[in-house]
Amino acid sequence: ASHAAPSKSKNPPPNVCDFEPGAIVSDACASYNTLEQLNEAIHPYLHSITQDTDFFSHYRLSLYSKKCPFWSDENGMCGNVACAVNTLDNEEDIPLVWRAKELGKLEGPTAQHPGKKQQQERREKPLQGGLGENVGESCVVEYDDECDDRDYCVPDDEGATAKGDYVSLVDNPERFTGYAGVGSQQVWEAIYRENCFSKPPKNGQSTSQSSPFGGFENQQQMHAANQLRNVMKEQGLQQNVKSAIAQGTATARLDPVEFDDTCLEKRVFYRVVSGMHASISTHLCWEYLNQTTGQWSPNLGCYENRLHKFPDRISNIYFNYALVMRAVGKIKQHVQDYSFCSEDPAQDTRTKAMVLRLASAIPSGPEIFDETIMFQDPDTISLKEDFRNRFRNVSRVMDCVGCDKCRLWGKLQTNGYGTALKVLFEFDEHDSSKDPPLRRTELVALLNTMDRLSHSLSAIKEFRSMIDERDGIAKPGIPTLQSSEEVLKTKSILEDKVDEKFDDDGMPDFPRRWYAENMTVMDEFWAELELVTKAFLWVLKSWVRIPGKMMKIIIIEGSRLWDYWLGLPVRPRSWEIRFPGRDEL
Ligand SMILES: Cc1cc2nc3c(=O)[nH]c(=O)nc-3n(C[C@H](O)[C@H](O)[C@H](O)COP(=O)(O)OP(=O)(O)OC[C@H]3O[C@@H](n4cnc5c(N)ncnc54)[C@H](O)[C@@H]3O)c2cc1C
Repeated sequence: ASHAAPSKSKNPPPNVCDFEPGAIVSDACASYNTLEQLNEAIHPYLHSITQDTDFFSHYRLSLYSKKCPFWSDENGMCGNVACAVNTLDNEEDIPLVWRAKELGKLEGPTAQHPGKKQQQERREKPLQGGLGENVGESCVVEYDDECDDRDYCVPDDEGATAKGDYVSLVDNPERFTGYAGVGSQQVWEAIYRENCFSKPPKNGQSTSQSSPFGGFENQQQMHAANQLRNVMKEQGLQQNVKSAIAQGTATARLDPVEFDDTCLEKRVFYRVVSGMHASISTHLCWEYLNQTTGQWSPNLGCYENRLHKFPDRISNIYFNYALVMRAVGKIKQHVQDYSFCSEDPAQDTRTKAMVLRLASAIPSGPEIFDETIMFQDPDTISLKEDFRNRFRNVSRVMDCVGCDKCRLWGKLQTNGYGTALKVLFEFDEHDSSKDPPLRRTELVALLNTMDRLSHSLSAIKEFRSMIDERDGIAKPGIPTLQSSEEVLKTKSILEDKVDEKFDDDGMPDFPRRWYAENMTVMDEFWAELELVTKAFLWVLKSWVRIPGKMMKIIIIEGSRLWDYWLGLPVRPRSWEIRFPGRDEL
C-alpha cells in the first residue's frame, strides 16, 4: 500500500470523494484498498471480541437518568418497539464482576487517576475565556462524577453508586428503529453546529457550552435558516448560502464544500461527526425492517439515498476507521497492564490475549493515521481545548436522542470516538505511566465503535456489489459481508493460520502428487522414493543450519541479558511480538 503523510496545508482535491480503491483517504495515510484489506483480516477478531467476551459485550451507561440539557422535547420520543432497549435489570444476568457489590473491586489501568485538586491545578485557560466562561470547565459541572480534563467525552460513570443501566450489546443490535422526523433532525443539527469553530463572540458568550440553537434566538429561527440553506444548496447556490448565513446572527454547520479553507483539525472534527452519522445510516440500511413482511434485510434504496449519492460521507467512514484503528493500535502498551476481569483469571487472560492480538495486527506508527501533525502550530494549541469541549458537547447532545436504542448506540459511539481522540492526543505509545486513565466503559466503547465501523466497511462493500450486480457490472471476487457463522469460520481459519505459523517447525509440506488408481506399482515406488529423498535432504539441510541458528539464539538471548543487566526494559523475542499473550493461553 502506498502511504502519504497528510500535510496540514493539503486541501482535499476536488475528486477526494471518488471511490478509487488505490486513492488515499484524505487526511488519513492509508488507501481505501489498504483499509479494506486490513478490515478483512481484522473483522473476525473484532467480531469475536465484541460478541464472545463478557467484558466487551456488556456496557453500562446512564440511559434514562440524564435529561436533555439543551431542550425539552417530549414530541421527539420514539414509541416504536424497535426503539426499546432490553436492559439487564436482574442482578443475576449481569456478569459476576460487574454486579454492584463487585464494582468497587474493579482494577483499572496502572496510571493513577488525578484527583479533583490536581486537575484544578493543571487547568489552563488558553482561550482566556474568549469562548465564554463555561468553556474549558465542562468537566466539573453536574455530569462528571469521575471526570478528567483530558476526556473528550462526558464519561458514563461505572462506579458502584452511580445510576446506570447494564445493557447487553449483543441483545440490542444497532439497526433500523424508525426513529426519524423533527426529533432526530434536531439532534443531528445540534451535533453539526458544534462544528462551528467561529471567532469568539463579543461579550464573552459561549458558542460551545450554551449554544443549543447555534446562536439563533430560538429553534424556529434555526430550522428556518437550515431549511433556507438546504433549498439554496439544492439549487447549487452554496456561495449565497454562505453569505446568507453570514448575514444572520450565527454560523451554520460546516459543509464539505467549505472544506477548502479549513485547517486539518476542524476538518477532522467534521469528518468524525459525519463519519459517525454515515456509519449509523449504513447500519440502519443494512438491517432494515420491511414493515410489510416483517423481515429484516438490507435496503439498497436506503443505502443509495443516504450514502451512495454522497461519496464524501462514505469517505468519512473510512477516515474514522483509520483514526479509530490507529488509536486501538496505540493502546497496546496500556492494555498489557490492564486487568479485564479479576474475578476470573482465565477469562481475563483470554480477553487480554484477544485484544493484544488485535492491536498487534494493526500497523504500528503513523502508517494509517498520523495524529502527530495535529495541534502542532502555536495557533492550533488553544484549538485543542476548544475541540475537546465541542466533542464533549456532542456527547451531551446524545441525552436528547428520543429513541432508547439509538441513544444507547449514539452514546457508545460518541464515547468510542472520544476515547480514540483521547488516546491519540493524550497517550504515549511507548510509556503508559503518564497516560490518563482508561475506564472500562471507554475501552468497551472504543472496541465496539471500531467493530461498528468495520461492519460499515463490509456492508458498504456488499451494497456496492449489489448495485453493480443490478446494473450488470461484473466485478468478480468482491468478498461479501459474512454471516456470523461465516465470520466464525474465517476466524478459525485465521486462528489456524496463526497457530500453524506459531507451531511451524519449518518442515515443508510434501504432498503426494499421484493418484494410485492410475499408477503402476513402479510408478508409486518412484513417487514414494522422491518423497523420501526430499524429506532426507530437508533433514540434512536443517543440520547444516544448526550452527547459524545457535549463533542467532546466543545473540538474541545475550542482548536480552544485556538489557536486563543495564536495567532497561527487556526487548521481546520476535515471536512474542507476533503472538502476544501466547504464553498465557
Ligand atoms: C445519535 C443518533 C442515533 C441514531 N441511531 C439510529 C438507529 O440506530 N437506527 C435508526 O433507525 N435510526 C437512528 N437514528 C435516526 C437516523 O440517524 C436518522 O435521523 C433517521 O433515519 C432520519 O433520516 P433522514 O433521512 O431524515 O436524515 P438524517 O440521517 O436524519 O440526516 C439529517 C440531515 O443531515 C445531513 N446528513 C445526513 N447524513 C450525513 C452525513 N453522514 N454527513 C453529513 N451530513 C449528513 C443531510 O442533509 C440530512 O438531510 C439516530 C439518530 C441519532 C441522532
